[in-house]
Amino acid sequence: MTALLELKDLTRSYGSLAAVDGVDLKVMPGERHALIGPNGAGKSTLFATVAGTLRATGGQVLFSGADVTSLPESERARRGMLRTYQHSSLFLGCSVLDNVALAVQRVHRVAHRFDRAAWRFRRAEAEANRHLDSVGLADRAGAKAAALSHGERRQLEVAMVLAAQPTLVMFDEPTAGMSAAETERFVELIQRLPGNLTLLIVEHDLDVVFRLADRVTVLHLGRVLASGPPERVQGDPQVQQAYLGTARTEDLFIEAGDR
Ligand SMILES: Nc1ncnc2c1ncn2[C@@H]1O[C@H](COP(=O)(O)OP(=O)(O)OP(=O)(O)O)[C@@H](O)[C@H]1O
Repeated sequence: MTALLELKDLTRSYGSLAAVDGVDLKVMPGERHALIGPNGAGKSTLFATVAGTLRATGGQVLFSGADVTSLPESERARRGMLRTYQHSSLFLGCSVLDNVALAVQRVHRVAHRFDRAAWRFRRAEAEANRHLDSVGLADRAGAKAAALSHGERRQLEVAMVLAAQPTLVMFDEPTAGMSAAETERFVELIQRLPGNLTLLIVEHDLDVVFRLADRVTVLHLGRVLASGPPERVQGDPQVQQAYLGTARTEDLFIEAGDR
């Protein structure tokens, strides 16, 4: 099977520092792939380079077999590579429904350019309601986005990403700043997403990682230290060594291991 996302010798340097240093990685269709590593390992830089927010300084990003390395983020998104942001990108003054309907219309403007506006709007609303339902926000459709809690805003962002009809969704620390209850709701939401959707998740909460991911890649000093099923990665002595002395050692080897 062809990988949906393949990174070949991907590098992103800042001057003499290679924040991402020759990364090879394959993400297969439908995979839930988590990217972890100690602080400064290069996770955010790798994520942004894959999404097209940052340009690679070497190597390649292949999506569905096509080289997208030199394409801007907007063109990668048009091809089905969608990312979320740590900072909210909502229209806070608009209703929850309108936020999603606008995201739906962005796709339809291209696909159905010649439809009548009123018909297009009704169709966008119907689709938006379906996406809100799938992220558990159907009963908040009429509320202003500004009135949503932090966790609900992240749910709304997922609905907006789904509206763009992605094949790959890249989550940037999705549960950062969430309460335990919000995190739980969010994990359940991700687990309910269609199985054919491929996910790449950068996440600090290792409990979330080990619940969601079927493959985990550990970065250290810009390089891939280990990559494989969660239980194998957890037991890797090199990974243990890399985390040693960081605040997250316990998370990785006690909490996650106890489940
Ligand atoms: N704009 C920049 N200019 C120079 N160096 C940078 C820049 N952004 C990141 N770096 C450096 O690149 C390395 C990787 O940083 P990055 O933020 O990608 O790591 P990370 O794994 O996401 O860390 P964290 O878990 O703390 O968010 C670090 O040494 C960092 O200091």
